[in-house]
Amino acid sequence: MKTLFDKLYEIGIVPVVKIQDAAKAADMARALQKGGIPAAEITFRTEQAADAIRRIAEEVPDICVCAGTILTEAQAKQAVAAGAKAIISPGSNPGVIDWCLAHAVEVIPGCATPSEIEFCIRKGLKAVKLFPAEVIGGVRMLKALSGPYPEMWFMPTGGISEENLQSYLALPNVLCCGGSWIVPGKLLENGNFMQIEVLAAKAKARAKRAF
Ligand SMILES: O=C[C@H](O)COP(=O)(O)O
Ligand SMILES: CC(=O)C(=O)O
Repeated sequence: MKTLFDKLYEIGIVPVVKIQDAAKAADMARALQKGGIPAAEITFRTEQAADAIRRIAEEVPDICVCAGTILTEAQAKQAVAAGAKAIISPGSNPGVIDWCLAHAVEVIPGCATPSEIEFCIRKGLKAVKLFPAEVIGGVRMLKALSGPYPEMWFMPTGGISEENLQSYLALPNVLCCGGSWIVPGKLLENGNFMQIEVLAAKAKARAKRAF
């Protein structure tokens, strides 16, 4: 059976979503799926995040629905109860990581430095998020990090777009890329799912691994 990481690797892109109205979550997920990206990171930056995750998990179960911007154990618990398949954070928060490990929940913490990566390696984690990727060195940083940490998978997020996506996916240590450009807030607010599908399909067409 495929693991979550196998699926994320195959999909290549995880749209980062800030959702104000959970009633739009399932249609958004269907649009992403139709566009070829059956994944989403629903960020806990709005009150509606847990409800949105629950609706996606129930109505579009084939989607890899993850929770993002998880800053506390309580949020992690709420996200998992709603159906999140992984917990993603902007930083390496020991409380959140330990809660996930204790409950056998996949966790992808954010790292911006070698010390944070080593902290996550010590915790036994196989994948971390490189955040904010473009600001801290992007592709050049990932190449540099592959020397000391050849086993670590990275999920670069922050500043990724249709233009630079391929340069990230060409790196052998990139699990998948995260980014908000596929689900812009305005399109989601307006219920423009067709355009979200178009953006997903355009991104998917560029998500070629080139080793
Ligand atoms: O906070 C940023 C999001 O996690 C993703 O970054 P982005 O908007 O540059 O794609
Ligand atoms: C930075 C990010 O994607 C998160 O808030 O989890």
